[in-house]
Amino acid sequence: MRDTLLITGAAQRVGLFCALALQQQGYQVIISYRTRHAAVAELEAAGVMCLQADLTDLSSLSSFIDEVKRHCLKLRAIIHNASAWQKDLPLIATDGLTTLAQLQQDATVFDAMSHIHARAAYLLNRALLPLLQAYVSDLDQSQQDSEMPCKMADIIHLTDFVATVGSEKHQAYAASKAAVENLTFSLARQLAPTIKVNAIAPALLMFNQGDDDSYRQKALAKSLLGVAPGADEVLATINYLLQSRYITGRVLPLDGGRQLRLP
Ligand SMILES: NC(=O)C1=CN([C@@H]2O[C@H](COP(=O)(O)OP(=O)(O)OC[C@H]3O[C@@H](n4cnc5c(N)ncnc54)[C@H](OP(=O)(O)O)[C@@H]3O)[C@@H](O)[C@H]2O)C=CC1
Ligand SMILES: Nc1nc2c(c(=O)[nH]1)N=C([C@H](O)[C@@H](O)CO)CN2
Repeated sequence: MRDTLLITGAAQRVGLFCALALQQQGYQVIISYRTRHAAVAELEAAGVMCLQADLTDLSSLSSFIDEVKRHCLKLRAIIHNASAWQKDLPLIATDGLTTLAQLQQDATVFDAMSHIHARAAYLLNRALLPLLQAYVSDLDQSQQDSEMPCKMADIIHLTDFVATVGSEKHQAYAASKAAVENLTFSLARQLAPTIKVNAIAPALLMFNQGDDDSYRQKALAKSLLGVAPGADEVLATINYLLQSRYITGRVLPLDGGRQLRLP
């Protein structure tokens, strides 16, 4: 029987790469997708269970959780990958009163970032915790009889290098990722010793379509290693965390030495 992993937001880019690779490795992968990109058909053909959800809409999230529970009694891991990289709105220089409309517009950005990163993870972890606990308590006979180490489950949050240093143009995004890192610490304390809770904090991994050469050069120059490593780096780190029996409550940086790059 395959162990089941859940990866959110895996219909493109990092999540898609990891979902296909982990399915190929022998896991049964369940993913969430918001937009049915063409890659969803590829995932389904590979045997991945693909469930549609807007993780910031509570009704959609609730239906998604129920659908996961209908298809799966035990979860080996939850990987919170879904994300939106949204810029803050331009500051409006005015000596006049701040209008309600301005506040509402800024609040829309902040709510979007906190809902997809921090609230979705908080709610999914709480709702699906029984499935992680079912996995770790389901010892097969050999484990009951022998000194075999007990089963462990994992929660892995994708955060960001900027969660610790901030971002001038993505302040709401960075703050929401920092909240997820703090959630990592709380859950690691609550769920030890059988469920490990960690975060992966990349800096530049892969560019977006439309990133021009000037942007790409500037972004690459921010780290010591000067590369955009791609999704392989995240897959390797997920596998490292899944096989570990002694890492929890940690944020693993994947940043090419960016923290040492002097301005
Ligand atoms: N790419 C990079 O260089 C870096 C990435 N990271 C982090 O790594 C992870 C993967 O990055 P990347 O692959 O670029 O991510 P993407 O920007 O490609 O987003 C991943 C997925 O999240 C989904 N998503 C967004 N909002 C919602 C929502 N409301 N409900 C459900 N799903 C939603 C998107 O769905 P849809 O397709 O419908 O929009 C998208 O497919 C992210 O957490 C990111 O913050 C951190 C640092 C650098
Ligand atoms: N959800 C996303 N988060 C982030 C992305 C992205 O494309 N989607 N990209 C970055 C950048 O690569 C940044 O690290 C360097 O410009 C950050 N987060």
